Amino acid sequence: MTTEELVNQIQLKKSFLCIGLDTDLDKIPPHLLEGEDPIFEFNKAIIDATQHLCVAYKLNIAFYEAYGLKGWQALEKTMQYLNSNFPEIFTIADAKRGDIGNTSTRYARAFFEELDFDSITVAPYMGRDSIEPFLAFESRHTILLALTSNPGAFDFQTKQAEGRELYKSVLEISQTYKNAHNLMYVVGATKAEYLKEIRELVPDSFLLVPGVGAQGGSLDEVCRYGLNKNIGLLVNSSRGIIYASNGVDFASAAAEKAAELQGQMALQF
Ligand SMILES: O=C(O)c1cc(=O)[nH]c(=O)n1[C@@H]1O[C@H](COP(=O)(O)O)[C@@H](O)[C@H]1O
Repeated sequence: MTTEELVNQIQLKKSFLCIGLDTDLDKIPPHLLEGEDPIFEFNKAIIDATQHLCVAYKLNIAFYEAYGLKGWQALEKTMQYLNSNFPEIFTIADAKRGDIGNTSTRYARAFFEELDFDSITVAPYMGRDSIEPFLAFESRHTILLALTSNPGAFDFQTKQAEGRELYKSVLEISQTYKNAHNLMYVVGATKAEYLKEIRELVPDSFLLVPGVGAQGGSLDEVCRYGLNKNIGLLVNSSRGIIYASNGVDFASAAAEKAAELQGQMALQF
């Protein structure tokens, strides 16, 4: 999907909500466990109930890999369901990959070609040659971890290196990479106060902002500093939406939570 198509969807739906499908068999409604493929059935029900309220789904790959072959099959099935029924929705493989060049190319092929995701999260630590193989795929997006939502973000990301914080080097240096127009960045909602400075460095880039809901980030604060002229944000909530109930009403309860966030987002248009 092109950035322009994503921007159009955001305007059309008055939403920049991303729903995280972090599907955990210990948390989904017990009645689903009796079926053939509980992970896919859960995802399908959540997607059907919420797709009109969001512009993106983020599938955290760890939650699928944890179940081995069955998990991977449920991941594939979810992607096929999304791409055949809702091709206008942006998909994110939250895989946090990155390796030397030829290995990154294989990761890129796995997630962009084989699974047909629109984007992937990538760790920037290994530098240019680990990122450019992902950027070579046009109309696909590489979402670099810049300033993450977790407490450990302060171990390295905010430390001074060559006179500036490391996350600022990530933002500035990555903009010099080949095909940098295919870059987006992760900034945690719990770090909303940093967004003003981040916007000065990357005014036009899309930011994926996880951490609203279960991690306590505030949508209002994210909007105050993070919005740009195209909106420029994908705000993710996973547990706060998909586990709103673990009864038979789980999908409608998730839709209610998603509608709350979308309602707040609509005020920004
Ligand atoms: O890359 C991510 O998506 C990510 C980056 C980050 O800084 N913090 C963060 O929480 N995430 C992911 O975003 C999701 C947050 O989930 P909830 O806290 O349940 O809304 C999880 O899939 C995390 O792995």
